[in-house]
Amino acid sequence: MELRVPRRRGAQEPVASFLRDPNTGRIYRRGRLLGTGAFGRCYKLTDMSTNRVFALKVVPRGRLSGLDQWGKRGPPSRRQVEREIELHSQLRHRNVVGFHGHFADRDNVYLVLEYCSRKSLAHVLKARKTLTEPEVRYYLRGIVAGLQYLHQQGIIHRDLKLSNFFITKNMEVKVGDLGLATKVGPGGHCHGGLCGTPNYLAPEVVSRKGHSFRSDIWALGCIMYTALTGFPPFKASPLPEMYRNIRDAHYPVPAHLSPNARRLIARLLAPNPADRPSLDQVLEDDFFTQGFTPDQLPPRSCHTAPIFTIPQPL
Ligand SMILES: CC[C@@H]1C(=O)N(C)c2cnc(-c3ccc[nH]3)nc2N1C1CCCC1
Repeated sequence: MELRVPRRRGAQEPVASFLRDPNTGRIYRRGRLLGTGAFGRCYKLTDMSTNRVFALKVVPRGRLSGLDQWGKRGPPSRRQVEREIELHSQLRHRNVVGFHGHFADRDNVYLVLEYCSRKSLAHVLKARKTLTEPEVRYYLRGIVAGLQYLHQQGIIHRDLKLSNFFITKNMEVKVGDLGLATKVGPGGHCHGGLCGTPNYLAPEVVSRKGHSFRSDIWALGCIMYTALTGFPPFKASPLPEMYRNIRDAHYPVPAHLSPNARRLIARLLAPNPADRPSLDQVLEDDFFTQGFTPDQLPPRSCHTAPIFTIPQPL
C-alpha cells in the first residue's frame, strides 16, 4: 500500500532518476531539466545500454483527465497527448523531430524525443536579433521539407512558430511539438475545436472558419517576417486591433528587406488562403531561386552573424 502524500495544488510528482520503458525494456537515466512547456517538464535522457541521448517530455497524468481534482481543466487534455503520440509516432523524416518511444506510469505520460542540443530557432533569434536572408533561406528550406512531409501525411501542424523549430548539433532544423497537430478531414479542412492558442493565427482561424494546410503557410509568412525583422508582423494590443490587422493582413513593411523577401512575405500573408502559395511554389519563389542558400551553417551563426563568401560564377 503506497502512501500518496497529497501535494500542493498544481505541484507535480518528482520524476524518477531512472525510468524503464515497459514496451522495450530500455532503462533510461534522467538528466538535467531542459525546460518546461505548457504541457509539463522536459529532461535530458540517456539510454543506459547505448548511451544515446534523448529529450524526455513528461506530461503529468493528474491533469490529463480533462478536469483535475479541483475541477480545473489541466492544460493538455488526455486526448491531446494521446493524439500527439498517435500522430508523431508514425512519422519519420530528417526535418521532423524523431519520436523514439512513449510510456506511462501512475503519475506521468513520457515521450522520448530526439535531442536537439542547439535548442530552437527562437533561441537563435533571441541571440541574433535578426537573421540574414541566406540563413532564412537555409532554415526555411528545412522547415518547408518537414512541413511538406507532414502535409503529405495529411497532418496540419497548427502551431508553427520559432520555438517549435529545433536545431541539432550539426545545425539541422527539425519541426517539432505536434501537441496541436491534427489529421485533416476529407475536404482538406478541419474544424476540430482548437484547445491551446497557436502563436501565428491566420485570418480564417481568427474568423473561425477552421484550419487548412494553408493556415500553416500563413504561419510560415509570420516566421519569415519575424526572422528577418526581429519582431512578429501582427503584435498589436489590444487583441481586437491585432485580429483586425490579421484579417486585413495589415502589417508594417520594413524598408530594409529585399524586394524578393517583401514579395514572398506578401504572398504567404495573403488574407485569402487560396491565394497563398503551395509549399512547392514557396521553394520556386524568386526569394529562393535568386538568392544564395548555404548548404550548411556554421554553429557560431547561432550567436554571431556569419560572413558568407558567395561562390561567384567563374
Ligand atoms: C522535449 C520538449 C522539446 C522538444 O520537443 N524537443 C524535441 C526538444 C529537443 N531537444 C531539446 C534540448 C536539448 C538541449 C536543450 N534543449 N529540447 C526540446 N524541447 C524543449 C525542452 C524545453 C522546452 C522545449
